[in-house]
Amino acid sequence: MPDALISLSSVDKRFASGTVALQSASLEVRAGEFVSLLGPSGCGKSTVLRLVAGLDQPTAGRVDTPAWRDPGQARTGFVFQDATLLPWADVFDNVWLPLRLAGVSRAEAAPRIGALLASMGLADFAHAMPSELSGGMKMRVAIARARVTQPEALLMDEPFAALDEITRQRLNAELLEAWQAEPMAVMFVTHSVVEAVYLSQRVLVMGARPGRIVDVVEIDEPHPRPPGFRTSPRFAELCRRLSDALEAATAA
Ligand SMILES: Nc1ncnc2c1ncn2[C@@H]1O[C@H](COP(=O)(O)OP(=O)(O)OP(=O)(O)O)[C@@H](O)[C@H]1O
Repeated sequence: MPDALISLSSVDKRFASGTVALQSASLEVRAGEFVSLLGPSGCGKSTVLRLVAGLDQPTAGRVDTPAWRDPGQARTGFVFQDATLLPWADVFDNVWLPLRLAGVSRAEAAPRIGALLASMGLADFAHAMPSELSGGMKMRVAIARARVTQPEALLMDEPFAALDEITRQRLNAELLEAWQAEPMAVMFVTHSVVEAVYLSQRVLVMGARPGRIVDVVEIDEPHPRPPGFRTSPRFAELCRRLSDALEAATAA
């Protein structure tokens, strides 16, 4: 892939405990592409994201990502399953944090934060404290914080797994709107076949022991995806195809 933004080539990751989390894992993600990582528990999905984010080193192989190429720049945003907001800071200050760490003053950051909060339905909550927010609202704030630096790559590790189904579907749709408004590559870890099909352009299916990419399923439906997409026969067919790939990966 000549225009890959993110690439892992024959990457091994062995922890000090002796656990081999990844063996010969290779993948590429283009600029602006939406890719999900799907696989059984413990197959190394979070390890892949940590390597891409530059939070961990491979034992062997090559990792080439914005975080490795340009460690000083906030070119990568990260969202975890837990929103991990600062409990003593309001929504505005939580979203400001990455810019503040980059030396951007509150006044300089205000237009960007205001626009981001407005686009994510958070305009009236700028001065709310995290304890006053629902789980879905906290996750919106976490996503706004990850987007505030206009990252080239947004890494998301099961961000919606703890939310109720309706909130999860709403946040799926909002995430696609955000991705279309400000193009960035998204790597999205999920256990949900339905979520992976709804969101992605490609799904990388991982197998465990040792962790590696064993299949790639193209979700060749254009974005924006219409409201009826989730209930369409095409959606059901893609879910079936991805479920089969996941089953084969789990059995491998
Ligand atoms: N810091 C660490 N030290 C030792 N072993 C680790 C460490 N981090 C992860 N592992 C092990 O590496 C393997 C892959 O873990 P990882 O969290 O990447 O998998 P995962 O696919 O994200 O799992 P899940 O879907 O359950 O979140 C697992 O066996 C895990 O126990």
